[in-house]
Amino acid sequence: MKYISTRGQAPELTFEEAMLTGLARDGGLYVPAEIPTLSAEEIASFAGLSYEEVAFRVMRPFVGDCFADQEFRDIIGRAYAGFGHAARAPLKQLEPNHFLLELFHGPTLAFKDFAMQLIGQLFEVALKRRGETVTIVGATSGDTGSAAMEAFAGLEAVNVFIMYPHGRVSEVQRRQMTTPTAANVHALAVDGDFDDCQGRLKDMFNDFDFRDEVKLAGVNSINFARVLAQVVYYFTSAVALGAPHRKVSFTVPTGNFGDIFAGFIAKQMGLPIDQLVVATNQNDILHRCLSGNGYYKGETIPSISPSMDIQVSSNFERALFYAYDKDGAAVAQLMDELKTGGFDVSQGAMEFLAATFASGRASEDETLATIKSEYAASGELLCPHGAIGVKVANEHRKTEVPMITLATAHPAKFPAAVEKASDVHPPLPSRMADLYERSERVTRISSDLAALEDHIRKTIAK
Ligand SMILES: Cc1ncc(COP(=O)(O)O)c(C=O)c1O
Ligand SMILES: N[C@@H](CCOP(=O)(O)O)C(=O)O
Repeated sequence: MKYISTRGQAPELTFEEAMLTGLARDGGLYVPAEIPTLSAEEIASFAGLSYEEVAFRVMRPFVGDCFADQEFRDIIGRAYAGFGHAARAPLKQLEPNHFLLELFHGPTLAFKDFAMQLIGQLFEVALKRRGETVTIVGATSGDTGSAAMEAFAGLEAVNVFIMYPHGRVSEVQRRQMTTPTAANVHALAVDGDFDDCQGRLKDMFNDFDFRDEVKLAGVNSINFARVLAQVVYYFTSAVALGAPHRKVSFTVPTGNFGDIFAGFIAKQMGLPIDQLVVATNQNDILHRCLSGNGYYKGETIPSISPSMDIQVSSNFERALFYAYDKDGAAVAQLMDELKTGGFDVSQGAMEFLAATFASGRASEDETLATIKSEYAASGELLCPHGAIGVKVANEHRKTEVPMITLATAHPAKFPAAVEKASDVHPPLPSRMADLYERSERVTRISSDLAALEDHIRKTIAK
């Protein structure tokens, strides 16, 4: 299995090389040269298996011979052992044919744990075997950061720096990043928004001197291994509702397009998915684009769903790669145009996107109203991101096809918004009950590339 860049100008890599490389050296994102497929019989055989076994069978073809079967099984076993639910990703019924996929039972209470716990284990094994060390730099709008810190804390071969937008994450999210005590994880509060953080991260990858000097690695969804781990729960949930004998649909609260892109991969692999619905908050560039209005950046407006406050949606580049028939030069041209504001999508590519994804948005008031109404109707306390999913899912679902809405974070990560909507204060799990008493450690820093690189260099030299 080889991995190729969406911009067509970087070397082909193995799974392990792509995982440790992060951004391709032509600025693109790695994708598998061919997406492996599973037969209906293979998918049907997942019924009744553990989450870990399905994970092994879904991901195995992507990994090639980088990890031996037993080694890979052990890695998967360690990754999910710390989850707080035996099913790992349980389904809850909200209404007839509408289900919530709870993805917040991992150690940091968001769906990011599914991939981050796995790649923490994969990095550990791969780096040990190679005798290498790396510097991981990550950009977060709130959840990737704490998941990465949790997964890599204390790992000797790795230093982790997480850039988050100062003042634009929830207090729980901030404290999850500023209170870990492991000496190898570092929180950076950047003056700017998430797009600034992600932009600087890509700038660091494109600064080859810095990249090679610090041995830069990435654990954002830039890293295909992140997306791959998220493909698994599309299979487990769909099979639980009768796939492959029956089609299912998914609605996915979307920001950086990684989670919905994992759904796209699952569909390409053979999972019978009817609709893949993109749900955005008021930062709705993806909904505007999928409605045929081009991909044009606006100002990022802070919302009660801060993890989705994103305008430059990294993985949309991967979707465009397929929409443009894997034409790397065309994708590179679009990404150039994005630097100066945006681009129109060609008619052929738009037809592909419209046939593949549906979309919708939720305003702040609609998000709050959905938290309130869903709590009254089913007793399910949604986080604002999940509420956006439920609101948009209700606009798209068909009576004859089960709809699965992804609940991407635990409501306790966003207590202010949840309490405002429902009058219920969602408590943190007992293992995190003292989060507000722990002391914080964070560096406030500008979004200037040189300042960030200088800080990272000096910290790792200590
Ligand atoms: C809670 C939550 N929901 C939804 C999203 C959007 O996911 P993605 O960026 O993969 O589209 C994020 C951030 O990634 C998130 O943290
Ligand atoms: N919402 C994310 C943004 C980063 O997304 P990623 O999937 O590329 O890591 C966050 O919580 O940080």
